Amino acid sequence: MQEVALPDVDSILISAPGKVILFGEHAVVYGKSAVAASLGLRTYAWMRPTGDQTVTLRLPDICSSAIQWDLTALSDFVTSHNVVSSCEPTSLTDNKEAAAQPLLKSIAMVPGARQASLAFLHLYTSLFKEPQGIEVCVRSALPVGAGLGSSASYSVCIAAGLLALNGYVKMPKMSNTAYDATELKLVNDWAFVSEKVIHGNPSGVDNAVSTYGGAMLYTNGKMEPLNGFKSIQFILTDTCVPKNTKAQVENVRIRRVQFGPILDPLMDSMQGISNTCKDLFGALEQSDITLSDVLTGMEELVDMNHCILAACGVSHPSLERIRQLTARYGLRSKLTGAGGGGCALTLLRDDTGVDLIEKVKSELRAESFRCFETSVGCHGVRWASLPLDSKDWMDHWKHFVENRNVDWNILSNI
Ligand SMILES: Nc1ncnc2c1ncn2[C@@H]1O[C@H](COP(=O)(O)OP(=O)(O)O)[C@@H](O)[C@H]1O
Ligand SMILES: C[C@@](O)(CCOP(=O)(O)O)CC(=O)O
Ligand SMILES: [Mg+2]
Repeated sequence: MQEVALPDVDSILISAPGKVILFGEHAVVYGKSAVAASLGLRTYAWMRPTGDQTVTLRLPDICSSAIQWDLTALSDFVTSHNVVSSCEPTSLTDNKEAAAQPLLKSIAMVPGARQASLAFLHLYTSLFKEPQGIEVCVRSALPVGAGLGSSASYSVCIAAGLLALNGYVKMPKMSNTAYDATELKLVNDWAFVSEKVIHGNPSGVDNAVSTYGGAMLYTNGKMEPLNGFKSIQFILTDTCVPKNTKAQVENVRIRRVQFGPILDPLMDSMQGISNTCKDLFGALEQSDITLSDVLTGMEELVDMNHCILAACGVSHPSLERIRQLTARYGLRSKLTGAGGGGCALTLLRDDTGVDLIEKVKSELRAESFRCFETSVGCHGVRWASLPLDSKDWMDHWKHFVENRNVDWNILSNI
C-alpha cells in the first residue's frame, strides 16, 4: 500500500458545543425558522496518527469496548466502492452503507454505536487519501440522546478532526484558535453529512450552532445572529427517558403524510412563533421594550410551541409532568430538541428568585429528573494540535475520559 504522509502532529484535540432549541424544532426540518443557541456543555475528541495497521475508535459514552478495523479491511472497502478521497462533502450512499455492514458487525447490538461508527467510517474513508492507522476517542459532557445536540457536536468533532488530520483545514496551536470562514464551512458541511447518517433527515440547525456557536435564527441554512438570547435564562431538565431523533423526525414525517392539511398550518404557526421571538429580541435591542416585556411574550410562545409540538406527536408523559410541576411555580416549560423524552427547558423570569429556582430544581430531582447548569451562546468548534511533549495534556485527557464531568480549565480553552 502506498504510504501517504500525514501532517507532522502528535495529536489533535477538538471540541464542539451542544445546543438548545428555544423555538421551532421539527418545523425547521420543513424549511421553517428555529431559534437556537450553543451551550457550555461540549463534546471533546482526541485523535492521533499511530503509524500502525489499525483504526481504533473509542466511544466510552455509548460503548464500553473499543471499535477496531484493520487497514486491509478498510482498503478493500474503499477500493470496492470506488471511494474517491476529496474534501468535497459527499453523502453516504445506500450502496456504501450496505457495503459497510460487515465492518459494523461487532457493534450492531450497541444502541447508537452503529450510527456513530458508520458516520465516522464514511468521513474517514471519504477524507483519507489512503487508509492510515489512527486512534480516536470521543467523550462528551452532554447527555447523549437527550435533545441537547450530542449527535451534532459528535459530528462536528469528527469532521473537524479528520479534516485537520488530512490537512484540509489548518492546524492552529493551542494559543491561536482563529479559523477562517472557508474552514468553518467545510467543517459544518461535513458535520451535516455525518448528522444525515445519524438522523436521516436533519435540518442542519444543530451542526450549524455547534460549528459557529452563539445564538441564531436558522432557516434553511441561513443564520441570523440573535443577540437578545443571552439575556434569557432557563433551567434545562433531562427526563432521562431515552429518545432517538431519527425516530421522532420520522414520526412527524409520517403524521404529515397522513394529516398534511392539519400539520402544515402547525408548521406555519411555529414559523410565526420564531418570527415573534425575533421581533421581541429586535425590540429589546432598540430599547423599545424591557426584558420583562420580552419574557412575558416568551412565556406565551413557550406554551404555544410546546402544545403545537405535542399535536405533532412528539411530547411524552414525563415532559408533560415537568410542565405541570413547573407551572405550579408560575414557570413555563416546553420540550426542546426532538422530544419523545429527552430534555425540557423552563423559562425563568428576570425576577425569579434563587430560592424559588432551587425549590423547583429539588422537586424535579425528587422525581428522578436531572437538571443541568450551563451557559448559552458559547464559542463554536475549536481544534488544535497538542504540544509534542503532551504528557500533561494526556494525563488531563485521560482524567476527563474517566470522570466525564470533571471541571477541567485546560479543556475548556479548547
Ligand atoms: N459522545 C458520543 N459518542 C458516540 N456517539 C455519540 C456521542 N454523542 C452522540 N452520539 C451519536 O448520536 C446519537 C444521539 O443522537 P440524537 O438521537 O440525535 O440525540 P441528541 O439529542 O443527543 O443529538 C447517539 O446514539 C450516537 O449515535
Ligand atoms: C427535531 C430537530 O429539529 C432537532 C433535533 O435535535 P436533537 O437531536 O434532539 O438534539 C431535528 C433537526 O432539526 O434536524
Ligand atoms: Mg441529534
